[in-house]
Amino acid sequence: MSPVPENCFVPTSEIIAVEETELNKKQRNIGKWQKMAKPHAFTVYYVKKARNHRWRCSDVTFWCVDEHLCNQWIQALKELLEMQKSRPKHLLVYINPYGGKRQGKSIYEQKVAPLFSLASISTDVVITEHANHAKDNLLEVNINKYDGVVCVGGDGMFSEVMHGLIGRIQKDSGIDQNNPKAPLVQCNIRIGIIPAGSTDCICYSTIGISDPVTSALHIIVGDCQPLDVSSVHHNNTFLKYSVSLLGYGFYGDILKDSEKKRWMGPMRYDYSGFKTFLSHHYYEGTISFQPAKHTLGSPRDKDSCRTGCYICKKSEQQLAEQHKECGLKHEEDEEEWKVIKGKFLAINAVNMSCACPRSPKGLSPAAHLADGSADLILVRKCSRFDFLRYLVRHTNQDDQFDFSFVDVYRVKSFQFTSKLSEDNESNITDIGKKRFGQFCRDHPACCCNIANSTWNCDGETLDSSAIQVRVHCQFVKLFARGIEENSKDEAVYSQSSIEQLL
Ligand SMILES: Nc1ncnc2c1ncn2[C@@H]1O[C@H](COP(=O)(O)OP(=O)(O)OP(=O)(O)O)[C@@H](O)[C@H]1O
Repeated sequence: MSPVPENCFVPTSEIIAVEETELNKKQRNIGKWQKMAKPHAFTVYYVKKARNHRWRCSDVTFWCVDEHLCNQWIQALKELLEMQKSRPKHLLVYINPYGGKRQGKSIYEQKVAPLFSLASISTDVVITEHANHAKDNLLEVNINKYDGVVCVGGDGMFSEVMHGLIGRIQKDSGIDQNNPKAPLVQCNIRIGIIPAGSTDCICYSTIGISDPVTSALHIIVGDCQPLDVSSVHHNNTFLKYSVSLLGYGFYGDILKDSEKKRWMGPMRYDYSGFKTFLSHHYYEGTISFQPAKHTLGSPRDKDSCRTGCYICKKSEQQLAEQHKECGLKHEEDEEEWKVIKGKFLAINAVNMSCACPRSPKGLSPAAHLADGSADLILVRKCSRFDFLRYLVRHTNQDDQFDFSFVDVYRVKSFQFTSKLSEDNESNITDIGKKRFGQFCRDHPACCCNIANSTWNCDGETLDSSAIQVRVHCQFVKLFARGIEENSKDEAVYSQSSIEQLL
């Protein structure tokens, strides 16, 4: 029998599978069972919760002399599992074989596929051959036959699959994604992320750990975590959807520089980060936003979004009521817009905390996964030393928003226009200024960059600096449950309670 701690129970929702156990001669000769003439046995595979949100598949075998009783137990437990209606039976899996350390295929084959097969989940697996393979495939595949789509890769691969799914659903519903005010149709088919990339921030922020086995088990038990999605437009052209970070200035410049150094591998982010920090560029522009009045939370809250989050539930209800009252008419336009002009080192809008192993609190520790808002963080012009202090606070317990040059707002939509585009629009043709040098000619020492920065949208660059962003509450669903509070303490399962089943 597998070693399991004392006094434990397993909720049926966390049983992975039940199987009749074939006993070999050696097994029959252990312990008290050796006296049994013909023992019968079955094995229960279940989720065992370890430290730091890590899940493992554990098992316990039950022995019994009565064959009929043993079969009755197997039957009863299988019926209980059948009643778990949220569990997927058939999945579509996309594997990026080149993501991260190029381990996607072996991670799936060695760690994930055996668990899916144990849980009787059938799969159609596509190994992608080029970028956008999964996205294009999702536009034509018979999506209705699947209970979920799984991507094996990093944040880029997740983004591709999400764009494919959302795009497919809008296409089927006749919605024009280029219209920034279009009432988009929610995506109810769940997405599972098996982390195998160089950045797995979305997996980490929705499960609490980047671990392929833990993610596979969340898929098997049929977890469901809704997630807000921001749509990004330039005038009447759809650019992208974002679920984690939309960053202009510092994070945009890092991404742009690191793209040129892909040959360096994941180290390129450190190199470009250091270089961008030293260059210390400011960007001038105007940001206007609509505060998220529907949500109870604030970015300065001490509590973080956790499994079954009350604020996310309440915000969703509040938004649903507002929509019911106003019908489909877009009352948002009439709501108050706040306008801020300035010089910014970084403009970051996050739909989730953006926690990762390097910054376990993330860019906005109190951001919610599904409250229909984004946290807009404005880092204004400051000294290099102050900016370094700000960055360091992402790695320790100090409040990163407690600086005079940092403002944070919870918003439901925002727009940004750089000074350069404003000047172009108002036909200011200071050709000399544009032609000579990137930097402000009037104040060469101020590091104010006349050129635009680039938007970093979940790790990909956007072509336009002037953008309009709208948050769509609980727009996609993941096979996840958010981060569990004290997951280890809640999960001290042990053997004797399992035995109480018998
Ligand atoms: N077969 C393929 N060949 C090349 N690119 C692919 C392939 N399959 C998927 N992609 C693209 O690779 C990009 C990065 O993938 P992924 O996120 O899995 O890896 P990553 O190592 O975390 O990414 P990055 O290199 O951007 O940090 C995705 O945007 C995806 O569109």
